[in-house]
Amino acid sequence: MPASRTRARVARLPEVRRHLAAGWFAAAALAALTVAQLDLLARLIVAVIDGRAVAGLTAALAAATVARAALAGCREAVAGRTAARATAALRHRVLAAAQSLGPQWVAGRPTGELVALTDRGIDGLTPYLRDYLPQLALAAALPVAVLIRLCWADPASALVVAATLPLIPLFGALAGRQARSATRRQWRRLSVLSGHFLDTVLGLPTLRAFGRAGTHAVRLRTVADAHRHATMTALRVAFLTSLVLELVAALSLALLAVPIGLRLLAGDLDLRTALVVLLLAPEAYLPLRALGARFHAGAAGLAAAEDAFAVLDAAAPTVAPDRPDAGAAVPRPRPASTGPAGRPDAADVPAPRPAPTGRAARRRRVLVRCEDVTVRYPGRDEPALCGFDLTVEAGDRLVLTGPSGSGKSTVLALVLGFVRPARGRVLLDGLDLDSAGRAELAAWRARLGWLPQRPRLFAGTLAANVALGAPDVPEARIRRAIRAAALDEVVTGLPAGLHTVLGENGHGLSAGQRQRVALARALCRDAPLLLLDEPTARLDADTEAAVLAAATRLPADRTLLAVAHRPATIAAARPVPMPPVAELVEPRP
Ligand SMILES: Nc1ncnc2c1ncn2[C@@H]1O[C@H](COP(=O)(O)OP(=O)(O)OP(=O)(O)O)[C@@H](O)[C@H]1O
Repeated sequence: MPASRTRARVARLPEVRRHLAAGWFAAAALAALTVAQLDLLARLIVAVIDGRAVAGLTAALAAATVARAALAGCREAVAGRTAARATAALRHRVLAAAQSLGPQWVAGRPTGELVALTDRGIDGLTPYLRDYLPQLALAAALPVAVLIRLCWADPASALVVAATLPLIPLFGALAGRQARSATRRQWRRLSVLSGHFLDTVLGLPTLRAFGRAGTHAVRLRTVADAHRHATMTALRVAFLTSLVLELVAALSLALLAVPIGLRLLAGDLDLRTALVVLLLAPEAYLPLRALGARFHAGAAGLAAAEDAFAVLDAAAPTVAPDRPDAGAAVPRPRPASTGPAGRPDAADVPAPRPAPTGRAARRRRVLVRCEDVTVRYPGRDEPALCGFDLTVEAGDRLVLTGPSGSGKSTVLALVLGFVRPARGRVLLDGLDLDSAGRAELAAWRARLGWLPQRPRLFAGTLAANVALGAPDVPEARIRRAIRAAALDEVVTGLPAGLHTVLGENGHGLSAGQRQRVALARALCRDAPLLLLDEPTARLDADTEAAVLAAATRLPADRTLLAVAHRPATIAAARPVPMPPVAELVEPRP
């Protein structure tokens, strides 16, 4: 994305746009006050030298100084608040976009990159919004105000300023190109370093067990060195740019001051005009020089903003399905006859259809239908699923079986709306996944309970982990889910029972216990459709039997779609064999 487009998109952020006009107005007022203040100062000096009364001029100068300082202070405070709001909102939007793109997309990105982006990356936008943008307005307004005043006081000096002033943005733009690529490189290196660091910390037990911690530390040092090198290059470019801009400004001022002195000595210029020119001219160069310095402070934030917008763009197709999906799987073009063209608003989200009654109830409701579905993951030649058909009716107890890699988890990802079919059709209680908008998918997911293959627990109490962010879930329901997940004995043995605080990712529990906490979480949702990916994979035979017994006691209106390899689990439901991996080759047209 070109830098100008990134800047335009940052300026269009609602939190920034709202204050942009006020910022320009404040800059214009500040420019007028600066000119008035220095003009008054020149007049005051001349009046003191001439021995005239200065009370009125002193009061006016004091008033202009106070007004300028107050306005500058307010402008800074507003810019700071705008920057804080805009970065918080952008971070929120990026996280929401990542959430809507789903775990497949997040898992497909380098570890730590999203963390670096939403943490330090977006924070880097603060100097751009708080310092650079207000300075840009001042750099446009103040030189114009100074030039107007100089034209009136001494046209010859105004001409020198007008001729030398453009040199600063010109040199700034030339150096800016270098600076941009240097800061972009620095940001890339930081992302890679964050990813490597997180990966190393998470994998430390494995690395130590294999005696490879030292090798990994060397790799980490190499990546850190690359980041240090990129940072030093960016700083060098910033320093040189400032030096060049300072030199240009100093030479321009010398070009202006020397003739002023000579004309003053020759008696061609009065003292007041000379003072006005000498006091005002530096003010024309100053904001442009400061702009150059602040450009560097904000450039890193702009590089991160580019990545943030890329995430938002990738999420856009899940909202507007008529655009190609940059996320998990490639959607097929929607035929003209299917689905609404537009994205439904939250208000348009269809309420869950009422359960059919009487004869209709006997024809069981189809919750999920996959028709000739093919799924492809980006960067993979072979499809993960090919020509797959499945019908799940309300009350069904199905278990997907098949060899590793045959696409069982992909079927669950389809039902969750995390991936979209490249070919074929997926109907989720009548909702065509291909044309489903974000709000419709959220409404559908609210009816699902999901146990992923590698569940994630959070730091907090066991009860909070089971209820997962819903503080109003009654404790009785949590206890019921814990019993159904065969976890009640474990809970009794914990120091504070249900309210025992767990560490990050369930630290303090065994792998099988974590699995059961996640199963209890899925069961606690009271969702009509349960998706369980290998619910008994890490359990001993007795615990597996207890979990399966609980599954068979599920109310008849709850539907179960599970994935399993273990014979006992497969035997507890109706098996749906997946096509063998060797058959996952699309027929040639
Ligand atoms: N995010 C992804 N990106 C690329 N390829 C993927 C991704 N997820 C799965 N695959 C590939 O898709 C195919 C099906 O994977 P899937 O996880 O659905 O299989 P599975 O039957 O659930 O396997 P297992 O029983 O081992 O869990 C595999 O070849 C896998 O390598």
